[in-house]
Amino acid sequence: MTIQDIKSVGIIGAGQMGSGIAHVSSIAGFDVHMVDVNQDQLDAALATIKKNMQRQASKGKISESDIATALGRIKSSQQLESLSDCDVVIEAATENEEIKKDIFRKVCPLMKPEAILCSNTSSISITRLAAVTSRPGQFMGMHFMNPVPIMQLVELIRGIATEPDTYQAIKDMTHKLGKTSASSEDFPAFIVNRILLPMINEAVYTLYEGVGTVDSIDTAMKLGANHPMGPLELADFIGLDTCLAIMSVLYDGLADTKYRPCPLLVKYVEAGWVGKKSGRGFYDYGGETPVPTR
Ligand SMILES: CC(=O)CC(=O)SCCNC(=O)CCNC(=O)[C@H](O)C(C)(C)COP(=O)(O)OP(=O)(O)OC[C@H]1O[C@@H](n2cnc3c(N)ncnc32)[C@H](O)[C@@H]1OP(=O)(O)O
Ligand SMILES: NC(=O)C1=CN([C@@H]2O[C@H](COP(=O)(O)OP(=O)(O)OC[C@H]3O[C@@H](n4cnc5c(N)ncnc54)[C@H](OP(=O)(O)O)[C@@H]3O)[C@@H](O)[C@H]2O)C=CC1
Repeated sequence: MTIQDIKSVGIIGAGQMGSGIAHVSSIAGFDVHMVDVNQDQLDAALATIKKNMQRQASKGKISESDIATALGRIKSSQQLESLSDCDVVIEAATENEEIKKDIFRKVCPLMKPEAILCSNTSSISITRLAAVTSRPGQFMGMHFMNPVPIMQLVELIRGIATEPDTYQAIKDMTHKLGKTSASSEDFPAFIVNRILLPMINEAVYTLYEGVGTVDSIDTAMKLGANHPMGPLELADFIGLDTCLAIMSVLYDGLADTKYRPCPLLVKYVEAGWVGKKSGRGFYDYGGETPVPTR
């Protein structure tokens, strides 16, 4: 498979990342087949994609006719069978190893033999995920950043068995999407999250130990370190469930106490307060503007 052969892209999981990947893939001219277990999530994803495309149109980055053409390329379904003609399938379901492995076991027999399978996992071993597929040579990590339409980077991760042609095709596809790639070896949480998530976890410890409030921690890092979002705002944006899953992969995979997930992060996830997508995390998103909860 080369970039010339890639016409149709399948996406599994229509959450914030799946919808963003569908957005940029359709704008770049690929046919998109989006699958989720939840029909409401598929409907919400299409609405989000439309809203974000209109946002780009209002800035003059794309035209109204580009939107109509791109939206016309996106099909959605609850059936993995709809991915049978895709040249590349990108899995962007919940950050849970068993959910991902179950998806791969089910989708592999349905895919064309030559098709490439990628995971957008934030942290989980690509080699371990590849081992449950029927195509470890045609499997790799394609890690987009959130929000996908505006973040420039895609981390590319080869598993131990990933073939050079697979890596080259996905690198070329990344560039066709208008993104820049950076290559990471297959270690827990790769590059971006190996560095970013311990900082976010430390911000939660800073809150937990009473060093600062939500507002003072975020203001300190925005104005003191020039971060576009404070670490707690960013944690809510990523999803506290995803943050905890990544910290747990780092903690288990590197066996170092410096990666211990903060108990307050665990408590928020256990409460179902997983951030912006659930309406509450370190901020409450019920009103006009987010309100700090501590
Ligand atoms: C967890 C993982 O595995 C890996 C990860 O992804 S880690 C998370 C990585 N992401 C980050 O760190 C994001 C940090 N935050 C930021 O960079 C900024 O806050 C932000 C770009 C998200 C928003 O910036 P902002 O200045 O507060 O908002 P705003 O002015 O509304 O938006 C900036 C631009 O992005 C666009 N934009 C924002 N969100 C968008 C979206 N979802 N879709 C499309 N465009 C979007 C806006 O239209 C605007 O465009 P222009 O520059 O053309 O005006
Ligand atoms: N959030 C972020 O900033 C980033 C996340 N990622 C990674 O992207 C992936 C998705 O994250 P994100 O979009 O934030 O998560 P979301 O929670 O927003 O979306 C995940 C979606 O996957 C669906 N899903 C769960 N199980 C299945 C299944 N078996 N088949 C199909 N769909 C399924 C969920 O449905 P339901 O809600 O019904 O369970 C949900 O709609 C994760 O691996 C994450 O680590 C990568 C980069 C950045």
